[in-house]
Amino acid sequence: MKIKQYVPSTSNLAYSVGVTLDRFIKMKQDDFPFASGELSQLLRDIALASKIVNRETNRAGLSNIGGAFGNTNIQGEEQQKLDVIANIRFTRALTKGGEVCAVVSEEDDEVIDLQNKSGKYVVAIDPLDGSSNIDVNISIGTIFSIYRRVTPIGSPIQAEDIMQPGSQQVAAGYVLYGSSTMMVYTTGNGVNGFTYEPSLGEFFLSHPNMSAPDNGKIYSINEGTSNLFEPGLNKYIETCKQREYSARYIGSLVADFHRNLLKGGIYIYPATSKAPNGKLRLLYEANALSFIAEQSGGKASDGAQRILDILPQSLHQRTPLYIGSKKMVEEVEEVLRNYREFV
Ligand SMILES: O=P(O)(O)OC[C@H]1O[C@](O)(COP(=O)(O)O)[C@@H](O)[C@@H]1O
Ligand SMILES: [Mg+2]
Ligand SMILES: [Mg+2]
Repeated sequence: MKIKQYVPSTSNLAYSVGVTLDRFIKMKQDDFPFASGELSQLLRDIALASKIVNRETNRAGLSNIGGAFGNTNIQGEEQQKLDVIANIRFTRALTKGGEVCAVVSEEDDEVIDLQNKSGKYVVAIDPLDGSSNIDVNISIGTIFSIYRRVTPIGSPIQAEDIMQPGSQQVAAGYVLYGSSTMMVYTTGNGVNGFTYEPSLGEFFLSHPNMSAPDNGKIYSINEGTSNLFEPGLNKYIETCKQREYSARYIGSLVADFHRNLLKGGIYIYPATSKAPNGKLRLLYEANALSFIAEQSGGKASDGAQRILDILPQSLHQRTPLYIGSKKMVEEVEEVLRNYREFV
């Protein structure tokens, strides 16, 4: 019997499909010989739920799951049917593996205790971000943060397990249901992006070691309420216009953030005189993206302080958000500081 050693083919008739998300997670876990594999499983659970939500999203126009659900959530916002569906899908996925003890969701008024005695992780999630864009077929997303609980495993969940500053996240990520579907995540050791291959049903590593440009020429803000902005912010926007930067605003935080992460830019959802804490939620929107921003070399601030240093006071707490390329966030912080000093 003749035996031939395997040599990987370089033929362009059959390109290698690359590294799957599952394999990548496993490779990263192997860097930590004492890792239990629970965080890896949790990330896989989230990826699986996102594939289901992706399927629902793709056929939303056909399956009568578009439009309003007929309810408002704790923030007084009208829930869309897909908000509710995505919330069920993700929460269900998080109960399955037994790694998660509690979930904070945009769509639930209270913390959900999953009754998993051995669960050591807490997840905060925006199951569907940008949901007002569903019915008009524009990119939407999912945002998640993962924390390790601080009280002993098996004991009742306490406020300190939930109200942790973003700097305590052990992992965070987002899924973008866009022209292609992507999952981007960090475990505190850089940021990697995976693109979904629908015919194979797998995410493949497509954006290894993502790095945010230090500076950029895109500013993303809903300027419709600029008469309610503080003077310093209007001054900064004026500067962007004088420099002929591009204004880009999708109205889905995940999509706006993702574009700026790749191309360089700043996303701003500011405080206004009517909404002094802005609109976006600290626990399940700002923290995850701020962790990713910092891990990719960018910056995230509420206009004066680092988002990840904010100690949450309530579950659905809002925060102003200035996030993206480091130099742009630093510049707007300085302009705001200078103007605030004179008020
Ligand atoms: O319409 P506005 O006020 O510009 O707000 C847009 C922002 O609101 C959000 O849609 C809020 O997210 P949800 O859809 O999860 O409530 C962000 O995605 C987006 O950046
Ligand atoms: Mg959102
Ligand atoms: Mg949402």
